Amino acid sequence: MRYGTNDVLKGVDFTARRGEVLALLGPNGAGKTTTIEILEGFRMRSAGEVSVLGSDPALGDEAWRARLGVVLQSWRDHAKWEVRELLAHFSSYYREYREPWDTDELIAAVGLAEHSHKRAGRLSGGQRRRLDVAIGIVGRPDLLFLDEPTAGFDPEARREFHDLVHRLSDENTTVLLTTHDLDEAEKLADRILILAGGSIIADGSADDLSREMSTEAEVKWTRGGRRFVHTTMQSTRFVHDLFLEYGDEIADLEVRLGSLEDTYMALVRRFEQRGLQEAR
Ligand SMILES: Nc1ncnc2c1ncn2[C@@H]1O[C@H](COP(=O)(O)OP(=O)(O)OP(=O)(O)O)[C@@H](O)[C@H]1O
Repeated sequence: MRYGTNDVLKGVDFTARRGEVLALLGPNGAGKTTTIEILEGFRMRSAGEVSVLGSDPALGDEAWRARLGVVLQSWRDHAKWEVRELLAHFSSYYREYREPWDTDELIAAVGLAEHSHKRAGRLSGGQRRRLDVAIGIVGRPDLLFLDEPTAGFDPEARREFHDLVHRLSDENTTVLLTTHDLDEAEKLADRILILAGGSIIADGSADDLSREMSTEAEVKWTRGGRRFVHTTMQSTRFVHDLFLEYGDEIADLEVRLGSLEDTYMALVRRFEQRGLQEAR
């Protein structure tokens, strides 16, 4: 994808499977929003091939669009509408194409039951975000795009939102989300895509990527009432040797692979170092 003379996307190649939750991660300016806007049909690409739900997004018609759900970074419009009225109105758009959510069920699912008669402009930031999510899923989309979905959510709202995404994915909705919250990506995503310098530099589950980057694992255990912690690149061998030596004396064993944040930082740093070497 080129803006003027600037190639911002040049190696973006991936396929999402039905019902999969994908997290698109990457530094500021990496091209995440541009990628998502091309997939949504909001931005025309300058080159390359794209197919979303069997159609080229540049040619998608109303019936195709009704199968997508979109939650943009921040919406502030419709301030004068009441929550329930607004969602009932949006749901009426979809009826021609598919069976939308029941409005009250949707309001309950996003945790807005107590605010259903409030005007959108009177909601707090987090409540407004819940409404954005409700608007995005009202038509029971086959494919849902979520751009920084939980920005402004309190921990409880975040947890409820995560449950909702799992529920949607169980019902076979495919979800593509962007987030800078790596803990959220690790909890939600079946697959992580990392975009840097306009290309996908990593594609796999959080565990796959962690193994690929061989980040250190942390092994914790107790023996004779004492707590031990050891970091190692070879956790399986370490645990094997530990049991050979101490057997049943080992209790409370925990092995924690490197977090997605560790892996992400290692991958992005490796990518930046290669860029520097090539520039020399
Ligand atoms: N309309 C535009 N015209 C020209 N350049 C643009 C335009 N929109 C984005 N860009 C450039 O394209 C690159 C990718 O931007 P994009 O918004 O897709 O990144 P992003 O990964 O979503 O970033 P962030 O994490 O900061 O939201 C950036 O270098 C940006 O400056």
